[in-house]
Amino acid sequence: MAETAPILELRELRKSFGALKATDDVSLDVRPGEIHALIGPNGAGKSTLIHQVAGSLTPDGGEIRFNGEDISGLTVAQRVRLGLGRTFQVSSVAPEFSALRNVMLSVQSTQGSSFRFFKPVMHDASLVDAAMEKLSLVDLAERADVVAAELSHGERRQLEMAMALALNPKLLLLDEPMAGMGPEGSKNLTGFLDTLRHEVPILLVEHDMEAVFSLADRISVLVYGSVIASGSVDEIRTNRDVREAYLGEED
Ligand SMILES: Nc1ncnc2c1ncn2[C@@H]1O[C@H](COP(=O)(O)OP(=O)(O)OP(=O)(O)O)[C@@H](O)[C@H]1O
Repeated sequence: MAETAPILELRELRKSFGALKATDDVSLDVRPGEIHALIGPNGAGKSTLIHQVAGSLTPDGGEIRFNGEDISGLTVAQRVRLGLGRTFQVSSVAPEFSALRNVMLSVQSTQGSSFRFFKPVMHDASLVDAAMEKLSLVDLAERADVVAAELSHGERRQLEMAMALALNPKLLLLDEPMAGMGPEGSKNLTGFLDTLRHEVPILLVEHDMEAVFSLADRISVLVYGSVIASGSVDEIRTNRDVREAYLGEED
């Protein structure tokens, strides 16, 4: 059977900060239907890599291919329009608006027709429906009318996810989505991501190993900017280099 073409492919990506090689010849890919997790110790270069894929940081060399196209020279906005989605660590939520309105603004931004400005946003049934669908997906429909500033930390992360999904991404970059979620929130989000992968493949940076091991189809381990191992959960769990360099487990 022919291999499915990757949706995202990094080829020999490089980025240095002075003498520090934060991304050292990294090649990896994400295929349709999968969660590819990127793990590694603090300072290994995970966020630096995500920023280069998203377009907020320019690589020194190498290639970023998305859907078969080299996107290395595109801006963040151009990449978003092509379907590269992400949730931001710095929140893009407007705190004074309701959860529903925040998602509606995301939906609206995909439609790009100026005549909509003449129609009050909250009365546009198609926008409301589309936004409610995304809020339901992330299990936040019951909180639709709550002002974003009053949502809990976990709920705000769910809202950010709904806003990212409203842009109809073909791939999601998730940088530590479990951070600050608490056990219940992490469990819910894990369940959600587990089903989401079939619609949207995910490149996942996450420190929560329980979540990574239960979700990832493949894992790449980054240490000092280099991928030291890449494979299935079992392959990574039993890889001697990984255990020594990162997991620090007994035996
Ligand atoms: N703008 C920058 N200027 C200089 N050095 C930087 C910059 N951004 C990151 N670094 C350095 O690059 C290395 C990789 O950092 P990065 O934040 O990508 O690691 P990380 O794996 O995401 O870490 P963490 O798990 O703690 O979030 C670190 O040594 C960091 O100090």
